Amino acid sequence: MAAGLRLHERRTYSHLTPWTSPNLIERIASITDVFRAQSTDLAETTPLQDRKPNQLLINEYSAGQGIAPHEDGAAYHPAVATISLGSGQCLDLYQYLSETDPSPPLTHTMRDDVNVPSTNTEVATATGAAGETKQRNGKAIAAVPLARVFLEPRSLFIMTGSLYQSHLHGISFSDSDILTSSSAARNGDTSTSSSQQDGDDAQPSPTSLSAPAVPVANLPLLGDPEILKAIEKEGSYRSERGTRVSLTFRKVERVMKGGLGAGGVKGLFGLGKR
Ligand SMILES: O=C(O)CCC(=O)C(=O)O
Ligand SMILES: [Fe+2]
Repeated sequence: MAAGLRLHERRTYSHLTPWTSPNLIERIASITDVFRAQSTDLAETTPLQDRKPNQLLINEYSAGQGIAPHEDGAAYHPAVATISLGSGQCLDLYQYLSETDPSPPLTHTMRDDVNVPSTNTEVATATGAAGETKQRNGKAIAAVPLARVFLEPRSLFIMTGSLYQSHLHGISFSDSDILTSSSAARNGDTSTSSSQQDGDDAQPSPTSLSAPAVPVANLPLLGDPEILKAIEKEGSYRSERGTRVSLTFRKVERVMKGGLGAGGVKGLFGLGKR
């Protein structure tokens, strides 16, 4: 487990059915199914039963805490459903910069006008301007997120397709998130986040304070009219962070039975890369 994960509370539960509403799991499985049915890059027809989540990961973030860019890994079915509670947080989506093994372009965006660079060269240029890149598994990660999604309290977010399989996601280590629309970002708002924390434990996201603003891709889906009003009027909205709890439902595809838990307890263990 990477050091950064010590920053917030993480708990993983398996064998969900005894205590989680089966109805909730059915609903998440069927929403994921609808999403996947529209996806061209995940056309396989797996029976709904086989797509049901069997693991729940609970993360608790205090204000200022985040999670470094990462992939959830091949051990899971490539669809993940996240319910957000408490405070909102922006999830940043990153692309690899490798010439030989680039991230394929996203096949779907939440809005037609979201600023998704169409080639790695464009991302590389933006990266040069921001002045830093990070590496993962020997592959450089774009310093500027490809897109960002505001995870509003009480929202459900589903990530699948190439976004799951070949991109990274992370949450910046900030006290607040600046939300902008794509038009406001084009008009030169240059802040993406505020008060990045650089303490011993901090794993700052690869964005720097001088990075170009990344518009929020899911603005039309947000339920809080104040946010949209503020962005329309001021060009941006600062969402202060408090404690956020995320419930991440996943399906572990590869399981190891027994042996790893305390006292050799039998169970499911995620093998996701960190
Ligand atoms: O808290 C979230 O929304 C994301 C968490 C995450 O990406 C993870 O735990 O792998
Ligand atoms: Fe993740």
